[in-house]
Amino acid sequence: MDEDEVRTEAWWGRRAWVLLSAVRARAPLVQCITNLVSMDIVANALLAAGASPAMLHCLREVPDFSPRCDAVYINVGTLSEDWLPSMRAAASAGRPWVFDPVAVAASGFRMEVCLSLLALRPAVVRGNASEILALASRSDNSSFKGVDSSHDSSDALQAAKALAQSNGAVVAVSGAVDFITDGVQVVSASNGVPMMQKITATGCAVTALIAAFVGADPSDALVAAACALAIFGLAGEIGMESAKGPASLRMHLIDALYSLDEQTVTSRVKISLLP
Ligand SMILES: Nc1ncnc2c1ncn2[C@@H]1O[C@H](COP(=O)(O)OP(=O)(O)O)[C@@H](O)[C@H]1O
Ligand SMILES: Cc1ncsc1CCOP(=O)(O)O
Ligand SMILES: [Mg+2]
Repeated sequence: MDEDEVRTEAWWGRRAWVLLSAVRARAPLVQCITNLVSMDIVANALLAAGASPAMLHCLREVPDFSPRCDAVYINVGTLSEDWLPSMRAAASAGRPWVFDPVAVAASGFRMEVCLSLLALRPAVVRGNASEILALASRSDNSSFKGVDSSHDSSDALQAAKALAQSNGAVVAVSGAVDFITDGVQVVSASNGVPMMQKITATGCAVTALIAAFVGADPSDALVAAACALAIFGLAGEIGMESAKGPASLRMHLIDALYSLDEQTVTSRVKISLLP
């Protein structure tokens, strides 16, 4: 086996740095049709990482704009019937796209919408554990909460694998440990701090970062998703060194994302391929 094929933690650290550098060098254009709560942190996280965000959601603009993007990001957090045609059109524009099924179990309608978007073949689906469990089981029952998870990421690992197998997408479950799978391989990313759950839309922001990584290098969505999750978690760890609470963590996380250097990334990214 080629030395490069042995996916040690050091290999992942180098890949994470190469992909972050590709985002900085190429500034991938990411169309974000995302929820109203998340727009600010999504755009700022993408800019800090080196990508170029554009929050365009008018249906009339999709035919001109979406095909020009390096990646499309679709997030149903503040779902409205008005935006659905734009979501469907942007997802069908022929660009790699990444899906965040926020609160998929909140209603039968939201579940139906998410399943119909899933049929449009996202490259990556990223959700918290409750969202991935619900999506995989197609269940909108009331044991699921709203946008926050009531499960650990490990609870959703088998569901993530099943979803990836049935859908052909890479599926990422976030949490204390993030799991990323293509249905066969499973990778874990263990960066991050618990306080990230106390900032609204960090999940939305990391899904957008996955879209930026896929846009910069669409060749391997599993690697792109794992590296984006680890990089975002690492920015959270560094941000936490200066933060006093959620509001200052939000600021310091974005600053850390902007300032990450090679030594820090290669030595602190914690990704491994599970046996
Ligand atoms: N307990 C935790 N420890 C460390 N990082 C966490 C923890 N919970 C969530 N994260 C990180 O916070 C970000 C948002 O994940 P999560 O809270 O699961 O998504 P969502 O906001 O969609 O519910 C991810 O980068 C994830 O890795
Ligand atoms: C609070 C809220 N309500 C609708 S969307 C949203 C943001 C959800 O963000 P995240 O999924 O990253 O927690
Ligand atoms: Mg979420």
